[in-house]
Amino acid sequence: MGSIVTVDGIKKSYKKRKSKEEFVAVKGVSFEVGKGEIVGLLGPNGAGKTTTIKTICGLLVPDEGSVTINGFDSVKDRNKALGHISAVLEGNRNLYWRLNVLENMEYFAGNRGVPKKEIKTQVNKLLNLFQLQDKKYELVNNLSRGMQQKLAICVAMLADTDVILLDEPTLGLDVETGYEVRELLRTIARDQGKTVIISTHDMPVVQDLCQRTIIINDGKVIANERVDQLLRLFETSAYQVNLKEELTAEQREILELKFPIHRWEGLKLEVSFEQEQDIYELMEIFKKNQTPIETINRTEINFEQVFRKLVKEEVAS
Ligand SMILES: Nc1ncnc2c1ncn2[C@@H]1O[C@H](COP(=O)(O)OP(=O)(O)OP(=O)(O)O)[C@@H](O)[C@H]1O
Repeated sequence: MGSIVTVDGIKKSYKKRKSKEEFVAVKGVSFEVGKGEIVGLLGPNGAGKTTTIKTICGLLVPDEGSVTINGFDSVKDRNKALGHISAVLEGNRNLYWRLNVLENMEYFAGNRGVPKKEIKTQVNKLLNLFQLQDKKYELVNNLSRGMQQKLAICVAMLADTDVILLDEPTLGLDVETGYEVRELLRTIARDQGKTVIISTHDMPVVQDLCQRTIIINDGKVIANERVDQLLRLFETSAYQVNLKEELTAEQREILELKFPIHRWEGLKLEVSFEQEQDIYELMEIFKKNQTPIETINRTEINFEQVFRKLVKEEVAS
C-alpha cells in the first residue's frame, strides 16, 4: 500500500505567554499513512495530537520537518496538498450555526469547489448516507451535539478528498451516536477508499475502528503499530484467578513479591506473567498452600490497558 500522507520529522513550538521562552509541543514526529487506512492518533492530554493534526491540514506550519500529501508538500505546494484533505476539527467551528442543515451543505459545497450543477445531487447523496434528510431544514444551533458532529463529517465529505482528518469525532456523544459515527467512518473508509486519520481519547474507537494506532506522548511517537498486533503483544499472559478461600496475609505477600498482581478483589486476583509457563509456578504455590482454586481464565486485554501501559512505561523510562 503506497502512503498518501507522510509526516517527516515535524517539530512545532509555541511561544509562552508573556515570555520569550518557547514550549516545544511536537518534537520530531514521523509516520506514514497508507491509502484507505484508518489510523488512530492517540495520546494523553497535551501530548501534541491537535498540533500534529493542524500541521497536517495546513493550519500550522512546522518549524522543522515536512508533511507530504499525495506527493505534494503542505507548505511549498500548499494548495495542491490541501486539495486532497478535509478536516473536522474539535469544537463547532466547522459549521454555521445560524444556517440550517441544507444551507450549510450547499454553502460548503460551493465553497469547496463542487460544480454548481452537481451540488444538489452530491448534497442529497450525503444527506441520505448520513441519515440527515429529515433534519435538513433544522437550524444547526438546534441540533443535538451528535447530529452536529454527523453534519460536520458530512460537510467534510463534500469535497470528496482522499484524506479525512478528524479531531475527537466522538467527544461528548452518547454511546448510540458514538457508535453511529464510528459506523459511518468505517463505511467511508471501506466503501469509498478514503484514508481516515482520527485523533481521539476514545479507546473503543481505536480498538474497533482503527487498523493502526500512532501513540504520541510528550510530543514524540512512542508506538506505531497495527492495533491487533499491539493487543497481541500485550496480551501475553494475564490471568484472572478465582479462589475458593481467602489467602492469609503471609500467602498474599509471597505472591505479591513473586508476580505482578494488578488487582485483588476478595477471592479474585488478576495477575500477569512475563512468560506463559510462570502460571504453573503460581499454581504450584497454591497447591503447596493447599489453596483451592475455583477457576483460572486468561483475561482479554483491551486497548485502554495497552495504552495506559505504554504511556506509563514511557514516563518511567
Ligand atoms: N496556541 C498555543 N499556544 C501555546 N501553547 C499551546 C498552543 N496550542 C497548544 N499548546 C500546548 O502544546 C501542547 C500540545 O497541545 P495539543 O493541543 O497539540 O495536545 P493534544 O494532544 O491535542 O491534547 P488534548 O488531548 O488535551 O487535546 C500542550 O501542552 C498545549 O498546552
